[in-house]
This record gives sequence, structure tokens and C-alpha cells, in this order.
Amino acid sequence: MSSADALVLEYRPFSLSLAEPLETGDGTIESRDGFLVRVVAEGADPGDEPAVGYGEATPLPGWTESREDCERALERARDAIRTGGPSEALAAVDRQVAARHALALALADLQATRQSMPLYRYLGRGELVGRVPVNATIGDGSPAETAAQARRAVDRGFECCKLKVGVRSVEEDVERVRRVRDAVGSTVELRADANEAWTYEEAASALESFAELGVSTLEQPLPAGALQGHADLRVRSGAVSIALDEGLLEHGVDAICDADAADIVVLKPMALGGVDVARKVAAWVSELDITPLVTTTIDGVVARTGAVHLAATISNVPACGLATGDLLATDLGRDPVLLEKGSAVVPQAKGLGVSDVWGGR
Ligand SMILES: O=C(O)CCC(=O)c1ccccc1C(=O)O
Ligand SMILES: [Mg+2]
Repeated sequence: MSSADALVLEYRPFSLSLAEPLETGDGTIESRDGFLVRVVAEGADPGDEPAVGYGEATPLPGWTESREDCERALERARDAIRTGGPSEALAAVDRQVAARHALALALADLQATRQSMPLYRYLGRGELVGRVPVNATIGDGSPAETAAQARRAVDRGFECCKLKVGVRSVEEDVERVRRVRDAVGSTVELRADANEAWTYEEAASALESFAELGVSTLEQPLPAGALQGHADLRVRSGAVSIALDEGLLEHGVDAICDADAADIVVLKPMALGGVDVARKVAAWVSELDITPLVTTTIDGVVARTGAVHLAATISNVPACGLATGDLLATDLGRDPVLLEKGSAVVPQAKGLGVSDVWGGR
């Protein structure tokens, strides 16, 4: 970005309801409220089209800063970008991860757009990527509801379903997984995410049954703090991989690696502070033989598409939690990401590939 750029940051609030509440082991998500951000670079000559980059800050209590802190950080960034440019603006959002996510995404979208390349190629400098595999996300419902939802997902082409567990007893969750397995057959990949709900004994007991039911991955069975607990579970988890999500945010990569606490880490760009940060974490964990995968925090189309681009920069990425657009009743704009046969088709237009989100220009 040349220093001659006059950058203007604008943001506006939004509220997106979920189509139905998503029940998780850590509470129910009913709506996603945040800020749509754009950075406009006025052309060098009068009459030049201004270039625009979009970002999204969708804070989620427990995972990011509050909505209020997010708005204050965006306000600081808006002031800082005018006088000091991108680096001052990034410094001004400080540790407010959702605000940083929005700003970093808008700046990256702007740059990729100016360089006429899709965002993932701007981020990763890599080759063309057509698709990334995705999982269906299935909330905690009754055994019958869970099985019906998984069946519907498989009928729509998904080859991997992630079930939320941990709200009910372990016995009931095992029953839910059994019903799903019966409904989808033996070839569909099943994962479970307990969002920190279990004790060590509960997790160990769930793991035993899940292994028999061919569950591939158990995500965050224990509270984030329990690094050693996850390491101990890994020793006895057999074919079931242990994924850390909340634990990554709490401990960071090195502690997880030192403790041998995870096979997989879940990267949520919104909670990590941006697609750029998440990309660095992905490269770092891959070096340490931990598998990264990408998920949204049930974000609007701007952040969701950013996460798809991020996933496209990770080679051999396993199925990612990016098929979350359908969980929303409304969205910020048209979805440029097609879901096809269990994969997200990566947009190849310049930048994010998200257009009509702001209205007007
Ligand atoms: O991974 C997915 O399938 C979707 C994302 C998801 O489950 C999620 C969404 C919001 C907050 C937390 C989580 C989570 O993975 O724990
Ligand atoms: Mg999770």
C-alpha cells in the first residue's frame, strides 16, 4: 500500500438471526450481531474508481471481545487509519480480535482486489485451488432430530457431519451418534464437538463408544484449561483424533505441542484476530505435525468467505466448518461460495468475491 493512499474506514452495525437456535455444550447461539466494515481508497487521480475492501467484525461472547469493546476499537481504527494508515489502524484495535479481524480482512480484500487476484492467492501466494472440503454443522437436538438433520446433510452432498454434544448425558449423546450412524451409513465422516462440557471420566467413556461408532474426531471435550487432560485422553483415544478449539485460544500453539495435547487445532479467524493471524498459526502448527482446520463462529457472508479463502491457503486441509451460512435466517448479502458435494467452491474473482453487501457503490 503506497503511503500516498488516502484510506477511509467506515462501519455499520448489523444483526443476523439464526434460522433456529444452535444448541452447544457451552450455551445457545440465537443471533450474530456485529459490524460490517469497509476501507475505501480514493483513486490517485480525480475520476479514478475508488478501490474498496470489505471486512466483518462479529464478536461472540466468550470467544472474542464484547460488542461494545469491538465498536470502540473500530472507532479508534477509523481515526488512526486517516492519519497513520493501515499499520496505525491495526495497532489501534489492539487485542480486540473481532475488530482486528474486520480491519485485516478489509485491508487484504482491498489489496487483493487492486492486484486483481482472489484473496486466497494474495494471502497464500500459492497455486489455484478450486474447492475446500466442508462439514455440516448439526446442533444438539433429540436423537431423532439429530439423525434427521444428518441425513438431510448427507442427501445434500455432505460427506462429513459435525455434531454438537455435551448438553445431555453421555449415554444420550452416544445414542444420538448411534442414530446418526444408522441414518447416514458407514462411509460418512462423523465428528463430535463437546465445547468443554465434560469431565475426564465422561470424556473417556464417550471416547470408548465413539470409537466403536467410527467417530473420527472429538473436539474440545474438556474445559480449555485442561491441557494435560486432553493429552491423557489422546493416549487412550485410539482411532479418534482429539481437536482443540477453545484450548488453542487459551494456551497457544507451543503449550499444546509441548503437552502433546492435540491431533488437530481449530482455527477461527474471528477469534484469532484475522485471516492473516490464522494463516500464520496454520503454518506453524503444520510444522509441528498438528493438523489445522478452519471454522467460522457462525459469521455473516463477508467473514465466512474470508474463512473459505483462508482454508484454500492450507494444503490438504480436512473438512472445515465453513458451511454455516444456512444456519442464518438472513445474511449481509449474496453468498459467492457455492456448496457442492461436500465442498465449498472457492471464489476466483478478485479479492473476497463478495459484492453487494454495502448497497450503493
Ligand atoms: O465447526 C463447525 O462446524 C462450525 C462452527 C462451530 O461449530 C462453532 C460456531 C460458533 C462457536 C463455536 C463453534 C465451535 O466450533 O465450537
Ligand atoms: Mg468447537
